[in-house]
Amino acid sequence: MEFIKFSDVTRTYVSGDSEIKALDNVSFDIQEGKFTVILGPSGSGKSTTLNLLGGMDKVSDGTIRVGDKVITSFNDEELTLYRRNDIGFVFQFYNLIPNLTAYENVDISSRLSKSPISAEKALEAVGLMQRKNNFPSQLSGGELQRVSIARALCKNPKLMLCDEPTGALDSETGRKILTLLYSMSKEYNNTVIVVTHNAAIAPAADRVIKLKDGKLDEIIDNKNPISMGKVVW
Ligand SMILES: Nc1ncnc2c1ncn2[C@@H]1O[C@H](COP(=O)(O)OP(=O)(O)OP(=O)(O)O)[C@@H](O)[C@H]1O
Repeated sequence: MEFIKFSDVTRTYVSGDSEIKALDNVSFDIQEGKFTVILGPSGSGKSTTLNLLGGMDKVSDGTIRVGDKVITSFNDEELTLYRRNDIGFVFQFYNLIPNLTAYENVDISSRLSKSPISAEKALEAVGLMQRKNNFPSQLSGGELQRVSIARALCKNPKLMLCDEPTGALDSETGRKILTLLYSMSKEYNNTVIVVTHNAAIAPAADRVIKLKDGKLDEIIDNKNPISMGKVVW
């Protein structure tokens, strides 16, 4: 069975007299443990899709099921618990707390969640145990993103949502981060969703969901995705 079912989802924003359909009747599904890319140009509805999946925004119409949870029927309190326990978030600009060490940034997240893995284990998984006592200002962009992936991973989430995770990185570091996220989806059976406008990543994903002007444009399944290390951009 599919892990995510996004059914006939519309999200309309009202600003002044005008209405913007950020998503217009979009449906797709995603299997468990798959690495999926949501691809599209600026304004196509990618972040809106991710925000809805992460319980940070609510649909105007349609339903979203994640695992056995129909999150579109959740109240605010249920959504808070869902965000806290079920989802690992990775953002373009890391959002680490500057006066906490790498270890403390991860540990604080693991303390908030219901069935965490230890901060040590998560930092080990991203290859950063030797930098655990460094503060964010002492780490490179790639290392900061590794810490933020460890912070997401320590929650032991079934779903990892990544918004332009390589957007602030050079291509070599970006490839390493994508390789890490891809291998995590296989090792931990996490479903990983990466939002990007970078089409070069698409051949390395298991599934690509293309959006255009708020509508579903195309779904591509790669039977044999290329290795993330081979992505060129
Ligand atoms: N809170 C909001 N209020 C009003 N309009 C919004 C809001 N959020 C998004 N939109 C509009 O909805 C459309 C889709 O936005 P969205 O951020 O999902 O696109 P995107 O594909 O992620 O773009 P980008 O790659 O530039 O981040 C855009 O026209 C945007 O201006």
